[in-house]
Amino acid sequence: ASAGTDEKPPKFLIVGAGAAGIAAASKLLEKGYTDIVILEAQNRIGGRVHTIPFGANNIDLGAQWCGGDIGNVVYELVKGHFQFGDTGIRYSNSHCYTSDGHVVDPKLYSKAMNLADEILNDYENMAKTNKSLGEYFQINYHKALEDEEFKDVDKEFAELMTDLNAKGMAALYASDSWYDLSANLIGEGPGTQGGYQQYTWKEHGFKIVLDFLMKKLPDPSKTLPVEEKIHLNKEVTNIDWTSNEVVVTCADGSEYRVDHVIVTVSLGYLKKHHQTLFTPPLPAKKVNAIENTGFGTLGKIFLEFKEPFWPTDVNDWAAYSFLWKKEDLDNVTGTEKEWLIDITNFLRVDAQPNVILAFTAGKKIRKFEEISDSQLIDDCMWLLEKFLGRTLPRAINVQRSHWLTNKYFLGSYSFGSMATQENDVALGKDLAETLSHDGKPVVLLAGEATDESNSGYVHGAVDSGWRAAREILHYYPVVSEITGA
Ligand SMILES: Cc1cc2nc3c(=O)[nH]c(=O)nc-3n(C[C@H](O)[C@H](O)[C@H](O)COP(=O)(O)OP(=O)(O)OC[C@H]3O[C@@H](n4cnc5c(N)ncnc54)[C@H](O)[C@@H]3O)c2cc1C
Repeated sequence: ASAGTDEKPPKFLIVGAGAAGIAAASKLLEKGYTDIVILEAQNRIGGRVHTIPFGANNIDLGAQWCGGDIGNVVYELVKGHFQFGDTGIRYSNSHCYTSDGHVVDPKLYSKAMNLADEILNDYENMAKTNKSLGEYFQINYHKALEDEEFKDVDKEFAELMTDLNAKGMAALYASDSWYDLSANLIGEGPGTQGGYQQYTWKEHGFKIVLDFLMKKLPDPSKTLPVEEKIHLNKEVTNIDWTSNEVVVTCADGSEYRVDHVIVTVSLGYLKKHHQTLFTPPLPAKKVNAIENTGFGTLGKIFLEFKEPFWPTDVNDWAAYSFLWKKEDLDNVTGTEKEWLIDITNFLRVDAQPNVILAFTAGKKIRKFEEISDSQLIDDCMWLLEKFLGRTLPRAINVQRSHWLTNKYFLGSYSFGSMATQENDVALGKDLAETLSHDGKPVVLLAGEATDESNSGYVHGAVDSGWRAAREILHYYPVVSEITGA
């Protein structure tokens, strides 16, 4: 593999077989490097890409949407080889209810949401503020509502809409609260250039992207031997980069001696374990980035019904939105059902005629991950019936995510928090900086949180894996020249 040199081919080790790990391995294999080991702690590949059979086809407990068609390497990878689906969610086909079982005037709902969108998509303005997203939104929302055009939006409704947007944004950015989100970093960040956000992987689920990365698709004869390099159920417990040769130790006592290590574990895992995972400890700048980059949890619940109780034409229905009235909020607070407060929507799922999906985020997510399946169905049915104001058939099946309580993730994805801003972390960049010995890159962090422009997304993770692989390839100029790496 070390074309043009007499030296032994370099040995690579990749920690984690999620999108970033698989992308890094694919790039190295593509360039002719074969001495690669990928260690994965769990009994499956994919990481936060986790597609499972459910309902009519598959569902995604982790990443689900392609995440935009602009500046998206995943979109570029499959473009022309894959016909995307589309969830088709618009305000015009969303039905909004209040907790006393009344439907909100659709025109009023659309108007209020369009105004909210205008404020939340004004990235230029956001990039200029030092406030949290919550504060930024409230200032601008209240200011805009004073306009004659919005005189039909009464004060109580405006408050309910603010609460809906607060929860929606917390879920979108996987933070406990929108007061943790830095409007500035969002304004300068990835969401500003993503393009159309609703492309789906239809019945295949997101795991089909792993097949494209490994080149099983579109032409199976070109498959890269990534999977044969993966060792499952191998938890890495220490990466010793004291010398030129990196020593990687696993929980089962096995040891690997390699030239280059690419670490793709989640930021949640790094926050908890970085002190013991690395010997010597990571430099202060990286520790600052690990500690002060945001990492929260988005939870997903899929409910399957015998048949839909919602309108089946996408033009008529794609989502329910729920507004909690103050008295209902007070009644549920402090009870077993309190976790339901953080559910903002139920959505249509592409290629799943009998399934709806809800998101939840926030501090009560642990409870959501821990209750039994039957309790989960009971609670969701109670919520749906309360808001829709009618009796509904009980769901026959449920699946939910466990990203916070799964010890190999400890959350869902990263975001630019107020702490990130206040502690001068260069989002993604500080984490990505290579650890070298005499110019030799020995340890590289990859994974979504290390991507400068698309952190939080699968395409950010893929980009980060390719970036780490490229960085090492540049260290071997002879091969680079021959293969054009
Ligand atoms: C609920 C949810 C919804 C999302 N929705 C979208 C979406 O719609 N679109 C989108 O683009 N992105 C979405 N994302 C984000 C996307 O899933 C992630 O950004 C991306 O998959 C992260 O990939 P990664 O390779 O960086 O990390 P991971 O997928 O976490 O891979 C890291 C791997 O390392 C393993 N590991 C951890 N510790 C160890 C250890 N000690 N030793 C060995 N292995 C270890 C883990 O098991 C894991 O397999 C979503 C994520 C979640 C959780």
